[in-house]
Amino acid sequence: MKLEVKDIFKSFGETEVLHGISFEVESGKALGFLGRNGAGKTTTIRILMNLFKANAGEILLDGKKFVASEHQIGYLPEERGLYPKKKVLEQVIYFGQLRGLTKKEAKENSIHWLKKLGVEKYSNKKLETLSKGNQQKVQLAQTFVCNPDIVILDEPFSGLDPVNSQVLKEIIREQIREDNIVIFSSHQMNYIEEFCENIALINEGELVLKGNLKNIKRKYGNNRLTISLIGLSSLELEDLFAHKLSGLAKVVDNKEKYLVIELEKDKTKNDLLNEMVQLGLDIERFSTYEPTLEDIFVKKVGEK
Ligand SMILES: Nc1ncnc2c1ncn2[C@@H]1O[C@H](COP(=O)(O)OP(=O)(O)OP(=O)(O)O)[C@@H](O)[C@H]1O
Repeated sequence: MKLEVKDIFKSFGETEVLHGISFEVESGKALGFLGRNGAGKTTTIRILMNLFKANAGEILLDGKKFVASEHQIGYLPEERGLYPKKKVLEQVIYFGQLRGLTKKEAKENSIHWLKKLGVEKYSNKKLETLSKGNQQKVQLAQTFVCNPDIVILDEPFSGLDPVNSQVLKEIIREQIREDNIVIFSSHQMNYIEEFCENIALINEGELVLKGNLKNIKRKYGNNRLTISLIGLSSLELEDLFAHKLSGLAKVVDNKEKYLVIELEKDKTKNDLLNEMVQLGLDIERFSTYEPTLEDIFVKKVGEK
């Protein structure tokens, strides 16, 4: 399956908040949907879920108009929507039935997911009596109870301790392996790096970067190296690049333990290495630079 979000515009009153957002998600390849606070992620997801109407643009599934109500979508919203006073099992069953399951199916699935998430012992407790992390797990059970083929997760790890995070990681991997469409929105870049083959980054309602994460990293790492020397601090090394090595490369980041440098246009790694050897420098580290997603995020949308 391939879900295509095409040229979506959305205004609230006079204010346009989405100015033509486009991206694609293929089943089995999770999409990391990123952006700063207020960028427009939730609004886009709500349009996808048909909770908001777009002013223009379309959403297609395998080339045909996507109708949210015709699909089982597992949505974990940013603002959690459970009933504090209702019993845990009761409400997961209720959500299953809302998604079109029979009472029997809803009950079976609810028990299955509550067990899988390790909260079945709270089945007959009121939700409000559970800890924050356990409430989050009940919300996750509600997300998966309908056996979704489209899964949209907004900050799914929020409130989970490291052990529970592992449980959820395995569930997300399973969803991807089962060839579901998975959209994953988070400000925690390490999770995006772990699960998502592709990313879409939006800023102030516009798409600023999309594509295969590995390719994007390669492109951003192009012509960049990480370097450190034995017996020289990173500041002293910076000084070296400002003077003796200035025609070969420039410093783009000082990470304290090492520098990230960018080769000048007509220079190669070997040119720089030769020169450093000629200068008798004691090289500790000299390797190609792979930026983190966080580096790329900050570079693209950090300062405007
Ligand atoms: N119902 C609404 N009425 C008016 N403006 C809205 C409404 N919902 C969202 N907005 C505005 O649309 C813009 C995008 O908000 P949105 O919630 O989509 O951002 P986001 O990327 O999900 O942010 P965050 O990471 O903080 O959750 C913001 O300027 C927000 O104030």
